[in-house]
Amino acid sequence: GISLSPLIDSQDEYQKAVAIICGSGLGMLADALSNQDAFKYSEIPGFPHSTVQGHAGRLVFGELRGKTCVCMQGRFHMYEGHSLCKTTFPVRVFKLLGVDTLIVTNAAGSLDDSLRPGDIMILKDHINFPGLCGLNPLCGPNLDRFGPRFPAMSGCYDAGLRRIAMEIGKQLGVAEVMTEGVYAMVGGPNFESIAEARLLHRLGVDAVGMSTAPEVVVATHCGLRVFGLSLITNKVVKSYDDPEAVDHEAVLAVGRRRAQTLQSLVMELVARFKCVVYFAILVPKRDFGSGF
Ligand SMILES: O=P(O)(O)O[C@@H]1C[C@H](O)[C@@H](CO)O1
Ligand SMILES: Nc1nc2[nH]cnc2c(=O)[nH]1
Repeated sequence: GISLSPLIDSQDEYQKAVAIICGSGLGMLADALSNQDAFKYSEIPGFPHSTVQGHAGRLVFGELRGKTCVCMQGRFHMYEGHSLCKTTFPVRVFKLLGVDTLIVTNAAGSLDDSLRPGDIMILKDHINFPGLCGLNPLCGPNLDRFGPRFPAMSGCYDAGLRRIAMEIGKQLGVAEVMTEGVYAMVGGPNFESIAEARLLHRLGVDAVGMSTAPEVVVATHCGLRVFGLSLITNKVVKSYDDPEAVDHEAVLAVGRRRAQTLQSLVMELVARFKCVVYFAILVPKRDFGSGF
């Protein structure tokens, strides 16, 4: 098999690749990749395991519109019991593989009444609630090889990619279900109480979920360009008179309903990336060398 170490030692000689992290029920984004080669997380030394329904637990390599792409079919969440270092470990692996752009996706509940299930929210910014309280994957000794001790987070969601995504939305005829907004990460795994929902709403949160922000923090720290989107899967209940209650199956069902649109959006976005192509990334064949 091919060892990954040549990629790590001389990544500048290789094509810059794109990484995609699929949110709950959004693993079908990997289906868009051609020339696929997939690895179960359980086969990859050092990788955590996926335990959540709707997260297949596979790392899929392939091509998307001629660009080299690696896709996480399933992410890791803090509430699964993983440390934040573990949940964000793949982001640093991507950096070492020569990835320069990270696309993060998630399923989220809306706090703003104008955002309905099935809508797509482009992340303009986030509130990292665990991070504000010191639960941050960058805590501990700084690894200078990846980035600075005190990274800026203003502008962590690339403005150019956000603009292009909205343009693509218009071309695909889905602009009316697309908007920009602020995502908040809470720890989970329970969904919000009504008082919590009201608090988040008053704080200016548009959509809430249980992931993404730590990945974006680590990606920004190591200089990756980031694009994020939330698929709005449910309304967060904000009234004591509302009998509705969200459940994970309903979250996954909205993902299935929007699969085609999300695939088209991500494919068109990647098609517009400016990548200098030297060589295709070497897809490792079940031998991860000693670097991992
Ligand atoms: O991985 P994401 O953030 O898309 O998953 C969301 C948050 C919970 O893991 C799950 C709740 O249904 O969906
Ligand atoms: N915290 C949270 N995460 C979600 N993921 C999908 N929907 C929701 C929600 O309503 N709240």
